Amino acid sequence: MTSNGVDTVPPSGPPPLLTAEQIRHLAFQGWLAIDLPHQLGNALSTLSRSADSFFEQDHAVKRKLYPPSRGTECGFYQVPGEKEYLTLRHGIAGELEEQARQVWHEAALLLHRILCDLTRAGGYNIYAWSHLLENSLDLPKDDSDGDNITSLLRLFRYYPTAGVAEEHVDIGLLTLCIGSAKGLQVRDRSKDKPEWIDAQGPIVLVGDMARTLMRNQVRAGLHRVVGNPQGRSSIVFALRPYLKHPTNLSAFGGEGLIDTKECFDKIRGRKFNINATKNVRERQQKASKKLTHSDSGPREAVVGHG
Ligand SMILES: O=C(O)CCC(=O)C(=O)O
Ligand SMILES: [Fe+2]
Repeated sequence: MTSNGVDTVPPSGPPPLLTAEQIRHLAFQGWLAIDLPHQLGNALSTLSRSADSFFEQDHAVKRKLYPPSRGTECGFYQVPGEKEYLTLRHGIAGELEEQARQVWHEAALLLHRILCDLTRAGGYNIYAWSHLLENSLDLPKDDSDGDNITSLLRLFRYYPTAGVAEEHVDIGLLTLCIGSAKGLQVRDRSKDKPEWIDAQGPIVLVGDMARTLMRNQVRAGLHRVVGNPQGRSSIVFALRPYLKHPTNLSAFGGEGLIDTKECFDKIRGRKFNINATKNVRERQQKASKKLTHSDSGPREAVVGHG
């Protein structure tokens, strides 16, 4: 306290969440099964009921309500024979948005705490993330800052048996995946020979941007979705970087100032879009042998294929 009574102690930031063992697991595997806080669990149950009603509607209605934009990055999108999904990146109107807003807020709180756990464990400042999370911890009201805000909430319907996602790592900071049934698999690296195992309950995945910023002190979580005879629903919240401000790598133990957007564009440009239609995925794969798998691809390559 100063003499005029004003508290000069900086706010303490999100409180620690994970145990040391959980942090080690997340850093080594790139994924972690996690118990959800009650409020988030409740918000997810409500949203998944509304998602059921949304997906029951005709495709034309769904597309009209949520016209696809930004390639596969916003709105309703169908991959014929495999899956359909609704990506929310902003919005105020409607029941679905209100429920999405609650899930977004609670999920972002959770993932922010986990990001801070990672930097704390590495001996870095928890505020290293602040500029990367600006305007991203709540569902944006509109798309006016949409070139900088890259986080998203996605509701998936995988069709019985054929609904899949090829193996990939996500491009952002951290992703939370909650599925209604088996299908999501993660790469278990604890054995001599890595193997695919079924995700048990909600999973947090490290994305390629977090891995890059943390200079490979955490691994990005390799995962895939395999077909399930009953089909599968999932809700995915991807906390991705806010692109407007440069990032000082010294906050993560590195050196120099980088253009956050350039860095993220490089990451997303290297990958092909696992949620695009089959022919687009194949074309993107062929276009460069160097492409690795991602949950988002070069924007131009997917425009016009929805
Ligand atoms: O549906 C899921 O649980 C995961 C989907 C996924 O990995 C993705 O879209 O990046
Ligand atoms: Fe993914």
